[in-house]
Amino acid sequence: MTLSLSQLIQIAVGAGISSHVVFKRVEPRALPALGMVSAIFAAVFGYVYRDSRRLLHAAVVSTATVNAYIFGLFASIAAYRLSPWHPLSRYPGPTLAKLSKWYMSVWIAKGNRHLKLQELHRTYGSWVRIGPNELSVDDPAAIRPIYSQMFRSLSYQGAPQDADALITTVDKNEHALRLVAWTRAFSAENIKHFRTSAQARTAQLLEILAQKKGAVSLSHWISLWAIDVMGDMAFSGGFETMTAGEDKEGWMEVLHMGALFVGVLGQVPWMRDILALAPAPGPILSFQKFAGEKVEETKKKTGGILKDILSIVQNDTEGGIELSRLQAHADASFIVLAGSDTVSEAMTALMRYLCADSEVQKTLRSELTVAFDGPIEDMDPYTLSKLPYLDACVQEVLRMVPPVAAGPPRWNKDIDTQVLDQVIPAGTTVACPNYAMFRDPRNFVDPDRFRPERWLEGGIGGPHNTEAYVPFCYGPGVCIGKPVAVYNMKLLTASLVRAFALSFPDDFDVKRFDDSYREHNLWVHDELWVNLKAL
Ligand code: HEM
Repeated sequence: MTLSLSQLIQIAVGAGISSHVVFKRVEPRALPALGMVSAIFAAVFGYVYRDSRRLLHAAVVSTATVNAYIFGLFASIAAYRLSPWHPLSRYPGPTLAKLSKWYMSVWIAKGNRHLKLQELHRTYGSWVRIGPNELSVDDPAAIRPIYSQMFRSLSYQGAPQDADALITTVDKNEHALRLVAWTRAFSAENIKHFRTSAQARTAQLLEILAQKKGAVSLSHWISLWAIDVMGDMAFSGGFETMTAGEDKEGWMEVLHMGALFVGVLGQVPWMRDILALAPAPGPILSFQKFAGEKVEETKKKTGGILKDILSIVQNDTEGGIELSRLQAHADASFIVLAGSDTVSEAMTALMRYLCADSEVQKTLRSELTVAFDGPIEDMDPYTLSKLPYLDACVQEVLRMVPPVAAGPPRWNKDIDTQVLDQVIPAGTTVACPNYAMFRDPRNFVDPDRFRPERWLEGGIGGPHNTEAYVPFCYGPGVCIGKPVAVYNMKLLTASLVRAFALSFPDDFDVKRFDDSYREHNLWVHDELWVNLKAL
């Protein structure tokens, strides 16, 4: 008996619906899906051709059957995702977000995810379904239970890469083993050693800026400073971008492309398989290769083991694991990512607020003048760490412009997770959106204004919920570079404010600058132009 076209199509739709069982709780991976479709095509083609001996006819019938299969599969997936049987059905959210992760990818690509999340929480409440299997939670009380119990989601592996870096390791046990060496790298003694490179680089930046006439792009120079500082800490002197006056090797550009890639593709992991087949599989891989070359080049120059983060992580295997060469290269690229753009973005934003508010700048300068009377390069770290107004400025800028704005996504793989009065079903990705929580008037009074005083004793009156404030994350995966980041920010801020009066040039449009901010996992914006008057 030969099946008719309509019978074949009915069977294909049925098969599509049945194979949805496989794709029920996971985004389909591209290669297995492609393999299945090709197999169906080949089987139908063979079957039809055997009877008809007509190539074109066999091709048309097989194509129609494959389309019917895909239609059945997608219709079934869509119906399930919107149905009351889906484990996340009780959570509200936009219909398109429930249907596909592409919904969020579009906002990430546009650079407005932080604002979209803010809007979604205002509309739907604290628990919002932002993907088929994904929740955003802006309840401060949920942060600790979520981040202590769940670990990184598969989105960290969104782009093709040679090996996992610490931050893209989604296996909690492997991460814990790798962290042993990283924790040693950030011991109090090593942090003291890292400070010397930040101090030397800050002195270099001040010297360069003192020679500039007219307005300078402070964002540009801060970004170069941050790369050079991280180069010293990570590879014992991998970069000289300040001397060159530019990031000649294009680290920042590759880094930003990489972050955008992971941001968008991490939402739809099956795209990664397709990209991996491309001749140029994307910026993360280039970035890792780039970092690898830098590591080998620096090793040759310096003769190997030095007291830098990478050497310690690579060579200290006591209690941890020995890294492969590719893993070390991945970690190298990650150190630059973790440590340079975050600090430079926070610093640029802080300078923007200091330029805009001469009173804040004056108060900060007075505090520094009382604390230090010696040369700028001699500010001792202990005194620097104890200055309340400087600390308040740093905390406030990390609230206003958190470098990790969306909140790091976490996943509970195959176990349900109790969070407050909710049980998050296994296989769910959850994130607490930093930007939305830090700018929520229920957490911080007058949330859209830069008011460092809110962090001082007595505050400014009104909500000040520090439980909602986690710019460095929480739990396994928390930022271990926090002491370095905070010290570097305080050192540069104090140095710039003691050396210069900062103001906007007359033709600088602050609103335009603010409006230019886009968030693609990292912040992107126009340059910050500033007049520096030597004091
Ligand atoms: C203001 C600056 C910084 C902010 C706001 C920040 C924030 C964060 C956040 C939110 C995470 C968690 C990321 C995730 O799970 O997706 C993280 C991880 C990490 N950060 Fe930072 N960071 C900053 C600077 C630095 C610096 C300067 C370093 C290195 C010197 C550093 C090293 C790390 C490392 C190694 C991790 C991964 C920890 C792990 O996987 O266990 N960070 N950071």
